[in-house]
Amino acid sequence: MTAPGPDDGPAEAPPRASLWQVVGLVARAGGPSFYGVLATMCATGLGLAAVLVLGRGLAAELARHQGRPASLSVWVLLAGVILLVSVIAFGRMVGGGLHRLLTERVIRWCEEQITLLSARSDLIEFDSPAFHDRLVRARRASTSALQITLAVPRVIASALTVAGLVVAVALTAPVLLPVALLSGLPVLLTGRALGERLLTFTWGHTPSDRERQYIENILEARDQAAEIRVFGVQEFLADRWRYLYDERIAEIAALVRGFLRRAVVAALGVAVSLTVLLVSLAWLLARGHVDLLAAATVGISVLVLSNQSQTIAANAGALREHSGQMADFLETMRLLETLPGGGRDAPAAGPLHRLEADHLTFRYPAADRPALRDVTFALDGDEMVAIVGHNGSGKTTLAKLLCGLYAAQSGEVRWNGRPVQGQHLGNEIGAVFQSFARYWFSAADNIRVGAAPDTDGTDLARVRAAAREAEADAFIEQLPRGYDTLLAAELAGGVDLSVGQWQRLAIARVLYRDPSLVVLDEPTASLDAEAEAKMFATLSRMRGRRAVVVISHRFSTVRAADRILVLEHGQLTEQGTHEELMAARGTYARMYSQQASAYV
Ligand SMILES: Nc1ncnc2c1ncn2[C@@H]1O[C@H](COP(=O)(O)OP(=O)(O)OP(=O)(O)O)[C@@H](O)[C@H]1O
Repeated sequence: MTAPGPDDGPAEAPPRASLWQVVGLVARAGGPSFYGVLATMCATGLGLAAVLVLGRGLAAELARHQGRPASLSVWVLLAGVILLVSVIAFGRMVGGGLHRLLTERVIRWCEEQITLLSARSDLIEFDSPAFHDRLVRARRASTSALQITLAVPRVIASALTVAGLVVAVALTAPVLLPVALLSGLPVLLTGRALGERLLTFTWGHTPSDRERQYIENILEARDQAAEIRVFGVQEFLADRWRYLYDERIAEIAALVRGFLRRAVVAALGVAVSLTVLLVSLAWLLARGHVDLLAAATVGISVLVLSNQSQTIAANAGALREHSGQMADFLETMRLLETLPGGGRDAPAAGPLHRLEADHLTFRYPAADRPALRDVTFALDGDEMVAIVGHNGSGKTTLAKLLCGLYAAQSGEVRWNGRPVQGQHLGNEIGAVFQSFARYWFSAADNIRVGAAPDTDGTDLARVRAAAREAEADAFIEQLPRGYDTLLAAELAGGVDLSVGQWQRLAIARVLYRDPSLVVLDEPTASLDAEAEAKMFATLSRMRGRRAVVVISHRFSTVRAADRILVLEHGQLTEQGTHEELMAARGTYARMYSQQASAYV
């Protein structure tokens, strides 16, 4: 059985999260800056309502003192209004700065969760479309968190302003209050419905967005740039990108069009409620239930109130959409908590004495047939085993299982008698796969990466020794800054290596680590004849000191092994020394003879 992964399949519908959960998450990520933003927003929201109340008092005082010198109370009220307006302006500026800080903190926090998820997930997850969809959705969540951090304080500030205005209206003409509050309702309902539909749309569109992102990535990648140009694939890719984006926009346009009718109805609702309000106010004024000043205050308050309720409504739509994204993100975080910290919590494995593959059967999640069937063999800690077989016979898959990177559906790999997957192999294992890593680090760091460097001052000497053994020292010395040269043409001051030179560097990385199991998948594929001969000598030196598993199509490398395993369609069909397998005249002998005859 495979271990349950972060994702067992695509979720059918976007999840839901309460606003409190989302706000709690933003508060946790933003720390003090969240509360600072909140405080400035509240202060400005309340300040606006206070300005209105003071303004009304000021107008009343001025009316009372018509033609006479202003009393002290007029000056105090005037000073109060000026002070409040200045404080609001100051609060807005401080709030802007704090908001920027909050944004950075929230994005950093979200990105950290995504980085940890990619770093800690099992290798098998990278074959799951649902896992990649989740990563894309999680990356969107930082934008959503941002939108929420914009919307929540706005809603709170508007709500506080509304509260202030409600008090002002309630004190002057309470009978108008229900209609004033209801005027925002149609827009609120419409805004939320739009948010809901946009959320469902974005959710369902993730695979298509991922394809678009893939095209962007390969068009920007240096590795593929030459081939894409030789084959003239640029326009084809650009067309596909345009198609995917235009399809997205067309779908959103259809969604918005379908929405216009509701928007018209909502706007009519606002117009009707405002008309009712203003007509009622005029009636109250005509009947003498309110004076002119009170009517003016209520009129202005009602208009501002309606405007603020619409702000709340519009933001509520955005909040619905983005809180859905954040709910998904909360789920991702829960998954993250279930993942072990890169296997480091497991007990450390000791040096390898015996590696056993016991009846291994393994099928990739998307495949209909197993890549390996009932494979059994054992390897001693000082043995060198070569794996051969046609393309697609399962060699790389077997190597990954031996490294504990995949769990077999049945059978298991045992390291010194215990399941390899329950142990932290650390420096006991080193591998070079066909798609080996080319880090944007210095040459020295490319060699020492992943292993703890020596702190006794001998580290660079060890790096050089590993490079010498892998035939990499000479070309590294010739780089512009030797071992300190940055190996990335995409970065300022960086240079690139040839594929064969990169491969030698990857081998040096393994030698620096000095593991007790070395796995080499096509280690000589990109080496020239001289380097291959030297590599052959290095492999011979390695045997006896550690276990070596080498996968190769080059029989000059293979025949040096203590034992050769032949894989055919995922099954182990032959094993023995070169001489034994040649004598058996089976698949190995045929493959060897075919390659040998090619050189005659
Ligand atoms: N991620 C994957 N999902 C589904 N099938 C896969 C995946 N990776 C490999 N396979 C299939 O598993 C089988 C074994 O692949 P594997 O890479 O182990 O072969 P190999 O012997 O190393 O081939 P080569 O000599 O070309 O490197 C192949 O049929 C391949 O198509």
